[in-house]
Amino acid sequence: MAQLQNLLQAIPSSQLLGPTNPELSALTMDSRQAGPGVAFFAIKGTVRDGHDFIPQTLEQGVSVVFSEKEPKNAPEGVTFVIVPNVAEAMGHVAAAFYGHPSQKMKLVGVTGTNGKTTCVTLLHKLFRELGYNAGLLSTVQNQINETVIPATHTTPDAITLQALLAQMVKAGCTHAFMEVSSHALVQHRVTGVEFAGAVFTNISHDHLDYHKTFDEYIKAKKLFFDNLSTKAFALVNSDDKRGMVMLQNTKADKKTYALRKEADFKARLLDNSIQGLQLELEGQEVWFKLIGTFNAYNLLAVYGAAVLLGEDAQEVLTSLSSLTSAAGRFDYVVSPGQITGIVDYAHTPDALENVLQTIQQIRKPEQKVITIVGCGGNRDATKRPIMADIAARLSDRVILTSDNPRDEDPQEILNQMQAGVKHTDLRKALSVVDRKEAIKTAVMLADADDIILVAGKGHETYQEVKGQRSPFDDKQILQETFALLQK
Ligand SMILES: CC(=O)N[C@H]1[C@@H](OP(=O)(O)OP(=O)(O)OC[C@H]2O[C@@H](n3ccc(=O)[nH]c3=O)[C@H](O)[C@@H]2O)O[C@H](CO)[C@@H](O)[C@@H]1O[C@H](C)C(=O)N[C@@H](C)C(=O)N[C@H](CCC(=O)O)C(=O)O
Ligand SMILES: Nc1ncnc2c1ncn2[C@@H]1O[C@H](COP(=O)(O)OP(=O)(O)OP(=O)(O)O)[C@@H](O)[C@H]1O
Ligand SMILES: N[C@H](CCC[C@H](N)C(=O)O)C(=O)O
Ligand SMILES: [Mg+2]
Repeated sequence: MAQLQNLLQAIPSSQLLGPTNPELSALTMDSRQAGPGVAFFAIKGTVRDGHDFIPQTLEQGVSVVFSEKEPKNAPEGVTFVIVPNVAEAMGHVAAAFYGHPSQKMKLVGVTGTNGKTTCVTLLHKLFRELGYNAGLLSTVQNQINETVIPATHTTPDAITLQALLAQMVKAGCTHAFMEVSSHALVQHRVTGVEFAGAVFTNISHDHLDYHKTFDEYIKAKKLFFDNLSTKAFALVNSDDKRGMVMLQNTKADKKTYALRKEADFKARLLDNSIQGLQLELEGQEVWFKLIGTFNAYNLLAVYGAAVLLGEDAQEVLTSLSSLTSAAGRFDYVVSPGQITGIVDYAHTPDALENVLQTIQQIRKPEQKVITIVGCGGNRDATKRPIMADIAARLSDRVILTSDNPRDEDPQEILNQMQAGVKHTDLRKALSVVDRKEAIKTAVMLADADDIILVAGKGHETYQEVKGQRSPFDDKQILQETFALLQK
């Protein structure tokens, strides 16, 4: 329960109509949840506008409406709070409603095109190993210590987020680690959240369907650093072209990590094989179980963040060296005939290129690489031809297939991908719309010792077609198909 006036203190400007201080028991941005004792936030979406649902909330007896427009005829007994930006106001109000949980623990946010899930998952595992109660908010799942709470978004909306953080505080968490997506930054999902630290991994082509231009996408990421407090740290990958841009206007303590450039946290790559990575870090040679150069960056980011949070460097290195990656990130299965199947969430050109480069580095010359890849529907279409080209260029065979087609025609997505395959690579490429058949085809084409990469869906356990999600698990299908080889 909270009184409206106590919640409004954090909002810079607002105009109030109706009762001045009603008692509130809940907040919502969904008209269907609105009723007595509830405040409804009318959010402008990309498809629908929450303002259109205000009449419905009034009929349901809502107590408070946050709106960007003055109502034409507001019923008596309902408070209207008029603000310039409802999403922004919702961030502040949600933080106050849940008692500012982020101020009661050390919360680190990770942003960047790739590596967010890997970094926050490693940070969470690390701090659990170090003996702390810790929370996690990630694409794969949310966690309070070892209790799993399913995730619907990479970064939840402000109300869900603050409620989860409050639950973490209640469970005694001293630390929490969360992914901060660019959508979340633009939509004010993290407004009102106080971060102890922020990490920038990298930026490359993705989500241009939403942000329209690369500049807008960079600006969205930079917002995160611009809003940090002087008490926080801002840790960026200075090998990335945009790393230093993120630090331009921040008040936080500026820190860098890098493999190539000089940096506050610097490592040298000594070995990169199917067994893992060997890095020289702090003058020591350390082995890690994660595979691929990109994971050297993730490990370095995690190491830097842990040290900046005040942990002992030696203890951090010892614990980190025993950790394994997040589900669906370079996950693998080996068939009876020694075919290696790798399941990876690479769903951007950059991630796909990284994973395939890594496979190229660690494979033996006689091993063929067969890649299965698709691109999601209702998402950035410009990445489709680029990803098909990368897959064909860096594999011996490629099977283009469906990812989550969502509302689009799967064949049309495949045609757009196919158009990116270079003339010289055409003989390597097949299109098979049905993802299960595509995986089977790859297994049929593989000889002993070959490597099959199934890219794009990683940990996902469903396939979404026209609003319907059916069970689908790349790793499980790979295992089942491998099992057929024995019969
Ligand atoms: C493109 C995008 O960001 N969409 C998000 C956006 O949806 P939208 O703008 O279309 O919202 P809408 O459905 O039109 O509704 C507008 C408002 O009306 C309300 N409404 C709607 C219907 C109704 O009957 N009553 C009602 O009150 C809705 O609750 C909402 O507040 O606002 C919604 C509420 O916050 C989000 O759930 C929705 O995420 C959709 C599901 C989504 O898929 N988002 C993805 C792209 C996303 O956010 N991804 C990032 C990670 C990306 C990455 O880095 O890989 C993430 O953080 O998860
Ligand atoms: N530091 C990195 N640089 C480039 N590629 C990476 C990096 N870390 C992971 N990847 C690749 O990107 C894929 C996605 O990694 P991860 O899930 O950690 O990223 P994410 O930023 O959380 O992605 P999403 O935006 O989908 O939540 C991995 O499967 C791997 O192929
Ligand atoms: N968080 C990303 C994940 C994409 C994963 C891919 N499998 C797809 O469905 O396009 C998104 O929603 O855009
Ligand atoms: Mg993620």
